[in-house]
Amino acid sequence: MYQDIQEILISEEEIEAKAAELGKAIAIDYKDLNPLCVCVLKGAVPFMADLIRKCEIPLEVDFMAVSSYGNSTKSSGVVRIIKDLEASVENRHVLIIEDIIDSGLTLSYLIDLLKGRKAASVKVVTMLNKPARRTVDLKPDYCGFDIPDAFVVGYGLDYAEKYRNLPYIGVLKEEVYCS
Ligand SMILES: O=P(O)(O)OC[C@H]1O[C@H](OP(=O)(O)OP(=O)(O)O)[C@H](O)[C@@H]1O
Ligand code: HPA
Ligand SMILES: [Mg+2]
Repeated sequence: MYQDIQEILISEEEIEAKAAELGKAIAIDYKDLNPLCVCVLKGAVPFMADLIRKCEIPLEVDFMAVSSYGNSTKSSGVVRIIKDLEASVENRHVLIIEDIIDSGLTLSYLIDLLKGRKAASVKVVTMLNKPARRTVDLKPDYCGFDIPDAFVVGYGLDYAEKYRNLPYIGVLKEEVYCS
């Protein structure tokens, strides 16, 4: 697993500090709003777990599973819902938790869906943002790191379901997916 990583982009320590910083900022903005935090499975699981423990206000958590990458490093362009929310979002302040915004297709689909279900507000927190690959106009409300145009893995991010358990975020060697 480790030998497939070309370079570590963001260390475990940097991730930990950033999750704490974002959690504290969200706690200030969402004080008294009892936000519904929507974790986008599977990639956002480690980030959600770190973030909510640094966000010391009443909040609720729910999960949605969507997929558009499959076993590829490029989006299929089609966002599939694999698991829907259990909670109703009507009149709730929804905070979508993502690991990465790349093309932006997943999030623009989710934001439209949740607004259509009459959420009071819909905002986004992402650990990573890859603006160079954007195909839709979308900016996160809270963002950990802007990253260059490279396929990254670790801290929840996968290639063909592997590498999600790396504690850091690293660039995957091209030879791993170009062979
Ligand atoms: O901005 P986009 O180009 O839409 O890419 C971002 C999305 O892609 C990844 O999910 P993926 O579909 O790979 O599912 P996974 O979280 O289960 O890996 C990632 O976790 C984001 O949800
Ligand atoms: O760079 C990435 N790595 C892993 N999964 C992803 N999904 C969108 N972009 C990426
Ligand atoms: Mg994936």
